[in-house]
Amino acid sequence: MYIMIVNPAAGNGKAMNLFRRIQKETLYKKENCRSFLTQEPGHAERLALQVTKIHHETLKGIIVLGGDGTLHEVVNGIRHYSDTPVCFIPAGSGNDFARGLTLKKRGLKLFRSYVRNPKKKKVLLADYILNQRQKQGRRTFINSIGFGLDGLVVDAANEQKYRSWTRKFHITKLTYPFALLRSISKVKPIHFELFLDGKQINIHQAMMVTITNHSYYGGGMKIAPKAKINSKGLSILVVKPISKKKLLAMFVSVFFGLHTRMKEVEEWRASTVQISSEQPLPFQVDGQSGSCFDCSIKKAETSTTFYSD
Ligand SMILES: Nc1ncnc2c1ncn2[C@@H]1O[C@H](COP(=O)(O)OP(=O)(O)OP(=O)(O)O)[C@@H](O)[C@H]1O
Repeated sequence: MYIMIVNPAAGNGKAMNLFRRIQKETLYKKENCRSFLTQEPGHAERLALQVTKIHHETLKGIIVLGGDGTLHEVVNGIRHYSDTPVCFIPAGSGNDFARGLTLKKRGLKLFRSYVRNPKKKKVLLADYILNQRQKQGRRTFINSIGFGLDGLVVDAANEQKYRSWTRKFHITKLTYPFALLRSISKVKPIHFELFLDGKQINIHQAMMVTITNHSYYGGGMKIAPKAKINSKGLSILVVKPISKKKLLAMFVSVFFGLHTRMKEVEEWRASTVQISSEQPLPFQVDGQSGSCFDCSIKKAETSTTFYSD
């Protein structure tokens, strides 16, 4: 049996349209697929936890039909059943994880390929704990966690008014680059202490610090060109204080992965990262924004199983 978790809001209705087509497939009926539609943020996580608890033994996989936000929730919902395979059908606006996982097919073709010819890939994601002193729990991210400008951009991109505007003009693919343009005027360097694998890094100010599991970010930007999803380490990208003009130029070159040639950009590799600050740090994790004082990040020790095509 497959359980399908569908976010009807993902990709401005793209996920829902695809779900209607998948439901008509003979394979869908033959494989005894059962579906659940999410009703609000956080629902995919609760659903994933419930269905794995109940059907853990007989479940061939959880099919996630939505964007990276929905996948983030599902992966966190099944944390304690990490051998449950996840079959991700990207139908969001960014779809960076599908790029990172190097999925070639999309939509119905991907559904058919998962069910007819299941191939599995084990991936080490990363865990993070925000604000350790407040004892917030450990969570997992699929794409990236970033501090500074990164957090401001996602915050701007998620504003309801702005989302409706990008939908109206059919430019949802440009959500992140436009939000970046809006945020650049407000950005100031953040001040922090940074430890990689326990060793303090001698950089205390930056425009942004981003930690990623794979190369892609913000709807296809190649933020960490050398990062590979099957690697045992994390990529850490630090953009040191830089003029707004240069920052803009940097984000044009990000699409080609050429920004790492700039002297203000440093790329590191490590398995653990600790960042802290005396000021609130704006952050984003897999496209959700917030603010924190410290964060501890660690490459996961147990892998998550994904279907691949
Ligand atoms: N019924 C719903 N109505 C509104 N929002 C929902 C609903 N169900 C889930 N959500 C929320 O929608 C948010 C966005 O979903 P998701 O990230 O999957 O799509 P997206 O934003 O279009 O894609 P991407 O993250 O790839 O850009 C998620 O954080 C999720 O919590």
